[in-house]
Amino acid sequence: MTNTNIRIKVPATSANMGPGFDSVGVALGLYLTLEIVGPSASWVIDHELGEGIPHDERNMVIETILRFAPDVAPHHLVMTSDIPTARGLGSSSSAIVAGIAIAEILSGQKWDTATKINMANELEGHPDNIAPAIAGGLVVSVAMDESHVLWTKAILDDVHFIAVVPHRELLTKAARAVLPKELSFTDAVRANGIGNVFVSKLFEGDLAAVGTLMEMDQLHEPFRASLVPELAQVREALKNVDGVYGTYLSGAGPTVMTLVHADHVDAILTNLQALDLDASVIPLDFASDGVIVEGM
Ligand SMILES: Nc1ncnc2c1ncn2[C@@H]1O[C@H](COP(=O)(O)OP(=O)(O)OP(=O)(O)O)[C@@H](O)[C@H]1O
Ligand SMILES: N[C@@H](CCO)C(=O)O
Repeated sequence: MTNTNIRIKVPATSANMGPGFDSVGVALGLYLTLEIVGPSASWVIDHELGEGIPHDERNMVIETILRFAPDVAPHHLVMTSDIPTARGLGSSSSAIVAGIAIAEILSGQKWDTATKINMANELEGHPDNIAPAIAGGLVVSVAMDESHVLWTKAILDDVHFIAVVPHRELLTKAARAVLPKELSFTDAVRANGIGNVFVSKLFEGDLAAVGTLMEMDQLHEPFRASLVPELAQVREALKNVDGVYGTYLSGAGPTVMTLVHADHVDAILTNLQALDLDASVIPLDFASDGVIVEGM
């Protein structure tokens, strides 16, 4: 069997960051890796990610390849991932972004970052995971229409993230089903103000203010709180702990994410482990780079 030695690495992403619902996301140092082994009689993807994830053309990675490069010949792929699925760490976006990267390689086309974000948004529907998975860093974005995303990237210095990842899945579809269809005008104005100042403070680097506003979301956390009791438990445990900026529901949950100062990671980890939740506690680096292709 041939092996092209081409590897695609896509970072995990944490979306929303509190009040940035469907708009703010950050790339983190945890990766989905795809290896292109070589041509094959039919599309096949080896992985040990669980029975629910197909090994053939029904796999999201291959579906994405065929959506954007329908004429490429079938290939054999190998997939490994440190990103847990359906936990609010952007696993589905990582699969889509890997598929676009492979489509680009196998079809010989060249797409710039903005084009790839537009393409991925067509499949994902909201850009807050796919934009940082492609561009890296922290990305603020909005879909102008299905295939046109406006976005801005920023780098955060001296920060770390700590994820409390419950040992259960929560599909985005289920977590979106509990959101209201409408919001009062007064509530929308308030949410808009909080979101605007949150983003401006992110870009200013005022992380104390970012942390405060991070815990004032009005758009999704109040409605999802009952699905993820760990959010309130982590907030309570980390109240007044040195080096903690703020805690939010990562993506659609159930992961609860805390933004911390890089110098205080160990002490905060100890606090979270003492909670003894049915969850993994994982420190994560801010990833300045998005999807990477190695071996070309
Ligand atoms: N590596 C993968 N290959 C193929 N399909 C995947 C892969 N990773 C995730 N998926 C699909 O995506 C689904 C999870 O997507 P979902 O949007 O519910 O959660 P998430 O992307 O992990 O979290 P969030 O969007 O809240 O950050 C899985 O159930 C599976 O169908
Ligand atoms: N912004 C999305 C992220 C998950 O795909 C949500 O919270 O539903």
